Amino acid sequence: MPLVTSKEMFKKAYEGGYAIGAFNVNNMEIIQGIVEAAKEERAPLILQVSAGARKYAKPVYLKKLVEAAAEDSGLPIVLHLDHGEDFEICKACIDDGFTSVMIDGSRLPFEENIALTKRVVEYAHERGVVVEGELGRLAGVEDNVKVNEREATFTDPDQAVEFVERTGVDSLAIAIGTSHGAYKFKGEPYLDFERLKKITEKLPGFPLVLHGASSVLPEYVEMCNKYGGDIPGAKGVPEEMLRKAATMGICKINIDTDLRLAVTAVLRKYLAENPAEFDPRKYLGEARNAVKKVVQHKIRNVLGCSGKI
Ligand SMILES: O=C(CO)COP(=O)(O)O
Ligand SMILES: O=C[C@H](O)COP(=O)(O)O
Ligand SMILES: [Zn+2]
Ligand SMILES: [Zn+2]
Repeated sequence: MPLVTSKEMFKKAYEGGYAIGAFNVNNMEIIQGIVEAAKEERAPLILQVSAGARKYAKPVYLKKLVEAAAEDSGLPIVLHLDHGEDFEICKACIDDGFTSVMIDGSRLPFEENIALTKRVVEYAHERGVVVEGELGRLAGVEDNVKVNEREATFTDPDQAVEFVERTGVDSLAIAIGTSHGAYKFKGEPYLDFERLKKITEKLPGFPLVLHGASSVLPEYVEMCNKYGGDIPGAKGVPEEMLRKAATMGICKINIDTDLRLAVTAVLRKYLAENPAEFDPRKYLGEARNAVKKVVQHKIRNVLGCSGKI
């Protein structure tokens, strides 16, 4: 099956109250693990590539691997650029055959974010590619974060409406308390669902995106630490919060850290328990299985997109 855009996926997800998983990919084993899970679950899928991933693997390798995944699995797969920081990288990916790009102008003043996003939307839409924008800044929320700090970084619902109208974006990443990486909360996890509700009410039917949505699964944190790792105090977004968000207009949930942790944990364990082994297919095969297990769990128990193709 050729690569698809997320347009239909998001429409169905919005109506069905579930979310599509957007998983970051960097190499063959990660791609295969994700795709095997999605195939068994009959789930629509977004594979996303960051600038760092393009640098690590070279753009052409990732592109061909994702194409191979679509061909081999027969699944509807979106190839998406994650956190494109300027027009040039978005253009390069569009010209390369990506079906979706993110232009992340969230660091810029509002008007500049609008101008940059609009420019990418114009270029993308002329070529049948969809665009995700971002408004609001992702940051860790600590227990004692002050309300005015929250106001300064979280997405403002009225601005979100203006942003969507003036840029013509197809989806919007919002900030409601998640953050990237393995240390998301110092105290109790908190997401601003009231804000999400307001945004959804003001933009009915419009697909929203949640970045920084790994749960930092304790099973893998513990495995890492048991076999020589050092990641104390890692904490993610509780899965029930993600399930709730998926029923409130969040159509795309971004997951990278959970896959990184699973890969690292099983590699540490395998190498510790098999000191004589030096065939990369053995330990990378373990890593691939771990990715598959995590993604299957997410699709079935968190995102709700199992059987949705
Ligand atoms: O948002 C992400 C990629 O854009 C990934 O977030 P995590 O670090 O929570 O996996
Ligand atoms: O949001 C960021 C993703 O987790 C990708 O991270 P990266 O830039 O290290 O590839
Ligand atoms: Zn951002
Ligand atoms: Zn992100």
